[in-house]
Formats: sequence, C-alpha cells, structure tokens
Amino acid sequence: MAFVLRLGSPVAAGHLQFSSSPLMHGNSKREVANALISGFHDVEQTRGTVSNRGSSSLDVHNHGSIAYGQLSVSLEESGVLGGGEGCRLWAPSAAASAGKRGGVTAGAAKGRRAVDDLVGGGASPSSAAAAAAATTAAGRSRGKRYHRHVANVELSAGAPTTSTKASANGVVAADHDDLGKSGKGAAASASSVLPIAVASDRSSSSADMEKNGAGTVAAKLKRVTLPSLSPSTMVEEEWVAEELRANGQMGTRKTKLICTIGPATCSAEQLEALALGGMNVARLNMCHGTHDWHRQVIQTIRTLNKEKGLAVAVMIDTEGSEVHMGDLKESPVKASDNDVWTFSVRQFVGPLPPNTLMVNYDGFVDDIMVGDEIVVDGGMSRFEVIQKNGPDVIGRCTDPGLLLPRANLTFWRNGQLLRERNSMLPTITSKDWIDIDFGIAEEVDFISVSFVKSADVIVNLKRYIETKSPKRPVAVVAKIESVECLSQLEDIIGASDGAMVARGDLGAQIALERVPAVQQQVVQLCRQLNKPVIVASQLLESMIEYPTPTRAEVADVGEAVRQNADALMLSGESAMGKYPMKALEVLASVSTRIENYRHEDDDDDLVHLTRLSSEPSDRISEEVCIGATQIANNLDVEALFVYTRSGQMASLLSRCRPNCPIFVFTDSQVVRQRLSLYWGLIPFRLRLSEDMETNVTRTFALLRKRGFMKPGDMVVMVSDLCAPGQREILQSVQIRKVS
Ligand SMILES: Nc1ncnc2c1ncn2[C@@H]1O[C@H](COP(=O)(O)OP(=O)(O)O)[C@@H](O)[C@H]1O
Ligand SMILES: C=C(OP(=O)(O)O)C(=O)O
Repeated sequence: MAFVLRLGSPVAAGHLQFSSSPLMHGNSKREVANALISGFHDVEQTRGTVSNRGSSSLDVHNHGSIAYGQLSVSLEESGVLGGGEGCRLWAPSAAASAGKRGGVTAGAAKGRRAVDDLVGGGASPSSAAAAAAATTAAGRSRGKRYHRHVANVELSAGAPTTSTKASANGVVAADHDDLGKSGKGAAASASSVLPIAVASDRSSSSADMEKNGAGTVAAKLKRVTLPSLSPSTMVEEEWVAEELRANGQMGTRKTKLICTIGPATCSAEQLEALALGGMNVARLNMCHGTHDWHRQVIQTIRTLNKEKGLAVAVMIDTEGSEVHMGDLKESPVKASDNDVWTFSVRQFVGPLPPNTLMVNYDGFVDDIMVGDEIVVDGGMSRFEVIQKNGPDVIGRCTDPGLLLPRANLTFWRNGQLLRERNSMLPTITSKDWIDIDFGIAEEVDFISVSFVKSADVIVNLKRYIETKSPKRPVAVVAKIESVECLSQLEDIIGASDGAMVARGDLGAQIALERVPAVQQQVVQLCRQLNKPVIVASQLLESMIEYPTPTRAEVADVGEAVRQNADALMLSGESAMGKYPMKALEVLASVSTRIENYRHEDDDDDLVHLTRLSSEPSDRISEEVCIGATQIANNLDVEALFVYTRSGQMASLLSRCRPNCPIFVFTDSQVVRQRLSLYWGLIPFRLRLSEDMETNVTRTFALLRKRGFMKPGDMVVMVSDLCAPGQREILQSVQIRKVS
C-alpha cells in the first residue's frame, strides 16, 4: 500500500516521521539518508502554514546489508501542507508502529505536481510523468539494485480537528486487500484522522518489512541530530567561519545548471534567487543587450559570489555569423497562412513598414532564388520565395507561426540546406571580436563560440585569449550547431575546453530526427575527451508561457541527465519567460531524481573509458582517478575529496562519474568557478596548505559544519599537491574516516 502526502493535507502539531520504505531495500545508508533528508526539505518547501521549526533528528542503521532510516520532525503548530504548488510523494508505508497516523494520496496529480511525482512514490498512476519515470527506472534496472528513493510519512501525534478534516477535500479513499493487521489498523485510524487512498504495491507488504527487521527499527536506531546551519553554531573556530563564508551553501546535485540571463532575470534580486536556486553558470547571449547591460549583470554576479560565498560562473555566447531577422516593433508577431512578407537587407530607420522584416546578411538577396524556402527558427514558420526585388525578397507564408526578434533564418532549395556564400561567413565576426574583448576585460569564465565549423577557429581564439590575458585564461566552449562541424567533432571538441549541443540552431541545419543521436554522440565524445558538455535549448520551452512543463519536456531533461551530460541550459525560459525560477526548480528536481536511478547503468562504465594520454605523468593522474572512483564505488563511501590547484585532477574524477559527490578543494576562485560546469564537482575555495594533514583537518571541519559530513563517514581522498619540502608532485589516494 502507499500512503502519500497530499497537497493541502492538514497536519497536527506534534511529531512527523518519515521512514525509509521497504522499496529501498538494498540501498546504502547514504542513499537512505539522502532520500529522507530530501523528503524533509521537500516538506519544508511545501509546508504552507506548517511550521517545522521544531527539532529534527535522523536515524539510519544497517540491518544486515539493508539500510533503514527514520527522520523525525517535530511541528510546533498544526497547519496545512503545501503552499499552492508542489506535492511530494512518499510511499509505500508498511510500518507496523501503533498509534494514530495518516497518509494521504496525491489523487489526480496534475501539471507541476506531476514533476514531483518523479519522487517515485508510484502512487499516482494518473500522472504520466510518474509513469514515464517508473518505466525508465524499471527498464534500466536490469535486475540489479533498484533504487527508489521513497519514504513513507506517518503522523503520530495530535488528533486533527473537524475543520482540518474538512479542508482535505477531494481525496480518494480506497480499500486495500493486502493490508496486514497493523497496516489495516493504521489505515483505519489514518482515515479517521486524515483522508487516505491506498495504492497497491504487493511487493512491499508489512510482512516484508517485519521479516527484514523493520518492526524493531526504532529500538535499534542510532540517533544523530541533523546539523544546524544557524550562524551561532558556525563560528567556533575562526578559519572555519571564514571558509564557510567563502563557500556559501551548496547542494549535492551532480548535473550543473546554466541560465540564460535576460530581461526576466537581470535584477540583483532575480539573479540572487537563481543563484540560490541552483544556477551554476549564468549565460549572456551577445546577440541581445548592450555591453553596459551585460556588464551590470556580470558585476551583480561577482558581488553575489563574494557576499554569499558562491561560485556562479559567467559565460558569454558569441552571436556568430548566423543569419537572423532584426528586432521587431512588437514581439512576438504572428505570420498567418498565405500572408505575404518582405525580407529586406535595407537598414530601416524608424518604424518598419507593415509585414516587413530586416535580415542581417547582405548577401542574402544574391544567395536566394525564387522557389526557395525561408525557414524561421528551425521551423517556427516557413515562407516560399515568390519574388526578388532589389534589396527585398518577397515570401508567402506556407507554414504559419511566430516571428520572434532576431530569429534565426535558414534557406532551403529542393529540400537541401542552402550553402552558398552564407557558408563562407566567418565563424567569429568583427562584432564577435569586440564581444570577446569585452568578455576578457570583464573576466568571464567561459566564451562559447557559435557556428564553429573547424578546430582552427578554436585554436586561434585560445591563442588570442592567451596573449590578451595570460594570467587568467578564459575557457572556450564550442557550440555544436552547424552542419559542417559534424564531420569534425573530434577535432573541434579536442581543441576546445568544452562543448554545447546547441539544439536550436542544430535542428535548423539538420533533420530534427537526427538531433537526439547527435546529442548522444557529442555527450559521449566529450566524456571520452574529458571536456564538459552542455545540453541546450528547448528543454522546458513551454515554461516560457506556462508554469508547468510538459511530460515530454520532463522526459527530455531526464534523458540528458541519464546520458550524464555535465550541464543543462535554460534559454528563453530564464531570459524572457514568465516562470524562470520555476523552470530552474524543475531542472534541479528532475536532475536530482534521475541521478538517483543512474548508478545501475554504470557498473562497467569505467572499464570502457579510453585513456586520454600516453604521457607518463598524465597516465598516472588518470589511473589514480579511475582507481579512486572504483574504490569509492566499491566501498560505497560518502564522498570523494580532491585537493587540486589547477582543477585537472578534479576534472578527471568528474569524468569517472562516481556514485558519490566529489568535493573539490582549490585555492583559486577562478578554478573554482570554472569547475562549476563539471558534473558532480562541488568546488570549495580553501587556503591549501603544503601539509596534507592540515588540509584534511580543515576540510573535515568545513564539511561537518556545512552538514555534508558527520564523524565516522568514510571518504576517498585524491591529491596532487606537493609534499612538504618537496618540489615533486605527489599523487596519492587515501581512505579516511571523518573525524
Ligand atoms: N540580453 C537579453 N536581452 C533581451 N532579450 C534576451 C536577452 N537574452 C535572451 N533574450 C531573449 O531570450 C530569447 C532566448 O534566448 P537565446 O536562446 O539565448 O537567444 P536566441 O533566441 O537569440 O537564440 C531570445 O530570443 C530573446 O528574446
Ligand atoms: C543555444 C543555442 O544558441 P543560440 O541561443 O545562440 O541560438 C542554440 O541554437 O541552441
């Protein structure tokens, strides 16, 4: 059976307990603890009028090879869960403890709540997203450990009042023939307390639970108080306080998130909300806005990093020699079937004539012929060229749709992409060089280059950056979006510091059905070549307008996470959409859930990683990281630690995609920011000592205070720092317990 928290459930002051469910059998203590803690945070976020400022405790223990856990939260006041959005599911419940308790079902999960169904409660068959997630997980489980991070909810104190009962309307109540004696009692008392629905899960009966020793969980639990992050407890030792200030609050999500900043997100408050909501990199598209506007955003992010101890990196994205429309008087404009529009290379001063669009590429009128097709934004709308008239090309709309400012334009003849003089346009235009100089001067972390067609352009740009800014290199990311680059992927990615699958323009240059395969190929190649990879464009496109994603969008995000991409990027969703914060939340929650399912796929992943270098010192670094990952996975440790000045060892560890988080300690904020883009890395800035033991003590203290670690946790440490008094780099792997 499944008890599931329902949005708007009344809960009474007293004790709220989350227990790990029998479906978590076989999970590690860490996974159980993470699931419970994440459940706790979910309740915090959705608690509505409930105050859970009371005490909380987490108990996790092993019973044989099986981990069990319980999280207790005491509520100071009665109230209603959920504040109008978000409903978290915990299921199933088969615990045998007596007393009043209640679980309530999600009922018909809709919209946003469907995303939350990915928690995997399995109690909401009406939710397509939950079904899709369940299918994916089941399909990938291959009979191995089956991670379902679910926990049940029991309410074990304080009888609710009639009024709270009445407020939980619309909840389905059903019988369940599998209820064991205690389960039935629980359900009966629950329904007298709170309305419930019982979903079937025959594999997890209370008998199972008892057989596995859960009935005695409470008696055996080792009690550990949840770490508090209140400022008063942070300042015992001055240097720890300093490190904490420098390193802010961070999560353990492995997939990194990039937000394009635009009018919807450029204020200091909005940027702070994004940064605290999990944005790892802020992207500025140089197609839009002025340098003054971009500078303001960059400065705000730098200030935020300093004041909040964050490491949000900044990426500028060049416009490139894309052919696109100009700005529109009003936006967006709709082109209807058979409408006649003029595409002109004239520079209009003042308002545009009706049904007229400017085109930024002068050669356009020479390249194009009557009968060709003009495709806007990869298919948002289409026009057939019916006439050429000096600087104007007249097109009749054959496929109605929206015209957005600066929308990309491609030209097709007989079903083939037109590669006339437009294909000879430079990858980096004179405007782009000015933007690149701006980026270097503003000390951005990444420059992503649009429409890369060969590796040369990347090599030249990197050389240019090195001469302009020898002390502070800026990483160069190649955008994979032109048809020409597909035949040279290995050279281009090899020459770059990372790649972006820019699916928007890519989908305008190749058949749409090829895009998923190219995405997978680029993601895999980047991992082989040890370059971070970003999956970009239309991940949550519908959230530009609507507060909830479509099921298909959730599945797309899930697939990119499953492929182990380093980062996901929001474009219009965060730049000019109505719900930038919600879009970021969806990326964060879907990534976290899908990451939990990913381990089963990766058992022999490491074996198939090609070796990167034949240089002896590089070979040693690689093997050290591969070995450390294997140890960490086999021992199921809580975390990997890496001490690094350049970030190289950290990137090699990220490439191994270990099961646990990777805490990186570096003394450079620049390196720390750059590492923000890499999968699984949680970079901290630390004054690195030459004495490794000092570093170890400091990092233990830092992570204990942060609440990431507790005494006794096992970690695997990798270091390439110099030994005291020695010049030679000493690479080491240690297995340590947190003291
Ligand atoms: N700096 C900005 N100023 C104004 N609008 C922006 C800015 N950045 C992005 N946008 C808006 O967000 C949309 C999506 O962003 P993005 O995908 O980066 O650009 P594009 O659509 O040009 O490829 C843009 O079409 C534009 O409407
Ligand atoms: C990310 C992309 O680039 P831009 O936003 O510059 O069009 C894309 O085309 O997918």
